Amino acid sequence: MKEMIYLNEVCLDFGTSFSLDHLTFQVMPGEIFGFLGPSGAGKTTTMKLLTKQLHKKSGSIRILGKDIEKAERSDYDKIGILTDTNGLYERMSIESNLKFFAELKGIKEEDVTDVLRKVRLYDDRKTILKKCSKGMRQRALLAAAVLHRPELLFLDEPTSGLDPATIQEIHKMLLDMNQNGTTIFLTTHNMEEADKLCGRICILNQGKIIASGSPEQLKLQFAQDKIEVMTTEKEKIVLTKGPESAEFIGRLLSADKCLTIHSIEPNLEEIFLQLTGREF
Ligand SMILES: Nc1ncnc2c1ncn2[C@@H]1O[C@H](COP(=O)(O)OP(=O)(O)OP(=O)(O)O)[C@@H](O)[C@H]1O
Repeated sequence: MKEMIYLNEVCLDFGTSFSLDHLTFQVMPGEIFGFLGPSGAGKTTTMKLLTKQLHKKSGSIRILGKDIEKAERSDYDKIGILTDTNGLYERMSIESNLKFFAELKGIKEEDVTDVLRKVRLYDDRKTILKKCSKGMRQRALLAAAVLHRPELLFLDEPTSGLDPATIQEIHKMLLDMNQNGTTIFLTTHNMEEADKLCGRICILNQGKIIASGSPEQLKLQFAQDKIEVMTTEKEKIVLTKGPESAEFIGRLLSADKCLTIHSIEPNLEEIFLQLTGREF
């Protein structure tokens, strides 16, 4: 199976103190891949490399199985990009904006109706863009990014600054699109979002990948040596793994006084803190 995205030892610098440092990772078809990191880590820069808005200094990049240098317009027609700078026209309605895009790309009008329903903007389709709420605008941008049914979708901070209900809605849409075969490359600051959506993630810090794997793998890798026991009297007891704790739990169990036992797993934010000593 060909990789949708392949980077090997990719470097880039701007002649400043920031550089992308030997990035290596792959995204396989059907994945939702999370590219996480704090502000300034290099997430957008990497996405710009992948969408040919910037050029690498060294290393190799393949996109949809093709060397990026050889990727043509027809390859990029299979890709959708959502950034905060997508050019929609403020004075046009959501629907007119999408119809305009559709005409440019030779897409049927029915597909505009389809996508408006998919992003739940059909009833608001006549709203002028400048009158849209932030959440509506983001859904309109998402509609424009997926109108041509891309195989690979790049999302740069798709839910940044949105309210929790809209975030939930967008998450559901992304999961639906992914179930229908779209591979998603997602950059986010939001650890909870990555945990919920992504099968695999990379954590980037100062231009370097500092951890990668599935959220579950990372949580296990950074799991603490602790177990939390809740007694039938609703008392929470935190124990360190070992024979003494096993004995203690054994006694609770035989006395029928143990309600729950959980291993304490870090969340992705805590993993980042452990790795860098910095808050995300
Ligand atoms: N064209 C450029 N010229 C010089 N420096 C740049 C350029 N583009 C980005 N940078 C710098 O590269 C670093 C990484 O920026 P980038 O936008 O990729 O980070 P990010 O992880 O996407 O951050 P955020 O989450 O805030 O969007 C920053 O220090 C930024 O100032």
